[in-house]
Amino acid sequence: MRIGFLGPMATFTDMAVKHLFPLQEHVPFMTIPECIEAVHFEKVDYAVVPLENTLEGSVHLTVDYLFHEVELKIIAELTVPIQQHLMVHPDHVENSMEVEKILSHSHATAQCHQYLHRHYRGASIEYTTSTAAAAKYLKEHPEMKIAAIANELAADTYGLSIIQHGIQDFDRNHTRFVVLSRTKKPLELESGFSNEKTTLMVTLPSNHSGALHQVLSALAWRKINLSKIESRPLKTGLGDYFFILDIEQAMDEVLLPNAIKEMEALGCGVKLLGSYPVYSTE
Ligand SMILES: O=C(O)C(=O)C[C@]1(C(=O)O)C=C[C@@H](O)C=C1
Repeated sequence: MRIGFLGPMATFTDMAVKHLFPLQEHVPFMTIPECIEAVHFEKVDYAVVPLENTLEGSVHLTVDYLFHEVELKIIAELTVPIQQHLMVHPDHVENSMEVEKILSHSHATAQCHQYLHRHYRGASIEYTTSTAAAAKYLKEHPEMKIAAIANELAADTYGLSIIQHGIQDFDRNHTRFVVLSRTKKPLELESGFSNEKTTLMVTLPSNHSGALHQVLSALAWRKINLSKIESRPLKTGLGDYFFILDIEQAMDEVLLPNAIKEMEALGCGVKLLGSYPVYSTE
């Protein structure tokens, strides 16, 4: 079995893949859309991509691609604790305060905003496709006065020196990764899961006042719990949105199907993104 992931080697996504699929073949892709399309076009069986971070919220590229571009299912979630470190090429450890540029993924950079503001105000920030891509760039450019924000595995893999550990603004930092598949069969690991979730993407009928309230009511009176609701642009015009609903239970025989039928009867479009187990590395 082939598993695509946001590469190169030693991204946080790589760590997630190693945890979920220790024995399978791992295939790195440089961007999230490339990972997602690899499953869609059957180049890989599954893909693992980041979906949400405690400090930065949703990974919009993942959410939007799943809504607008492909018909894939989430078959598992893995929550991973995230520790960001500042690292330089070993030749630059002595003069690390002279760093002119800091490279990393936009989500990782945002997670360390306060640290960068306090200690590296003069340095410019450059975004890379992943944290490990930044680390790899440092290894390939020893002559440049640059630093990267990435994890410990990336420092080891690319021979870099960590000059400051744990620079994220808040300690309780986690990212949710999801496994995407063309079929809806949940991924069952021997380790067992902590709980289950169902994710829906809902569009509201136009000119229907109180439609969102009624969607929430369809869940509320059935005592179905939400762990998240978020809107994203439909990209059809200002004020047009779809909603992502994370529900704290697996698809059942009666309650959830009936809640979905009720939403559809209101004129809503409902896309079931998946009903899946939630795993954790902790
Ligand atoms: O760049 C990486 O290492 C990734 O796996 C991507 C990603 C993300 O998109 O949020 C994953 C976890 C961290 O929150 C930072 C970056």
